[in-house]
Amino acid sequence: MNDTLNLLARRRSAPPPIMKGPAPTRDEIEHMLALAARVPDHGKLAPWRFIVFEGEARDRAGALCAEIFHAKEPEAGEDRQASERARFSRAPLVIAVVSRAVPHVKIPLWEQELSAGAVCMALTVAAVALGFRTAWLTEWIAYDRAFLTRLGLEDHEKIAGYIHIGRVESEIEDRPRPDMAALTSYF
Ligand SMILES: Cc1cc2nc3c(=O)[nH]c(=O)nc-3n(C[C@H](O)[C@H](O)[C@H](O)COP(=O)(O)O)c2cc1C
Repeated sequence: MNDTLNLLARRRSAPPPIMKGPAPTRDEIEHMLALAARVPDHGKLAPWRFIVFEGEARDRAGALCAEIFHAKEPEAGEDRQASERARFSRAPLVIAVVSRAVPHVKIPLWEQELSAGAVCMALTVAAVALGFRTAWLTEWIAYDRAFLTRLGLEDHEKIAGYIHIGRVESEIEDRPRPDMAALTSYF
């Protein structure tokens, strides 16, 4: 089977806690991002951007998670607080794909947002092709406006995904896949 078909047939997400380093190098990160940006994009608006969390930046982002989480849920226990602090350091690298779609005379918002989803998938495929495993996650940190503002997002910007990237040696069993016959019709 050719490499692309093989990758698509075998790709599985990996849980960030089992991801190990070494993290992608700067060259690998830039390579992945350049490939991720080669998605279909109606109107050539590039209605997305990236925020890279590598090295100690993951701890700073985690501290921010813990701070915002504590303000929302001051009663939460120390365990939960610690897991919020570790949220960005579970994987060796996290890349946020930010949708920066804005109303446009010709290009619907929906299409701009779909392009950001395509970026997440292209980034995932590029990372897997380079030998890494990934997890496309959102979680509360994708929707909490106070947190997003502290990350530097403008009010109209949204998180399409936090793509977690690392190395996993073990095979991960596949999950049940959709019943294609039930989902496909030929008009
Ligand atoms: C937009 C989006 C957000 C997601 N957010 C989460 C999440 O917050 N937590 C989670 O466990 N899985 C989340 N997932 C699902 C995983 O990325 C993954 O696709 C899923 O676990 C299925 O595994 P597979 O990628 O191996 O098919 C999300 C998927 C998408 C497309």
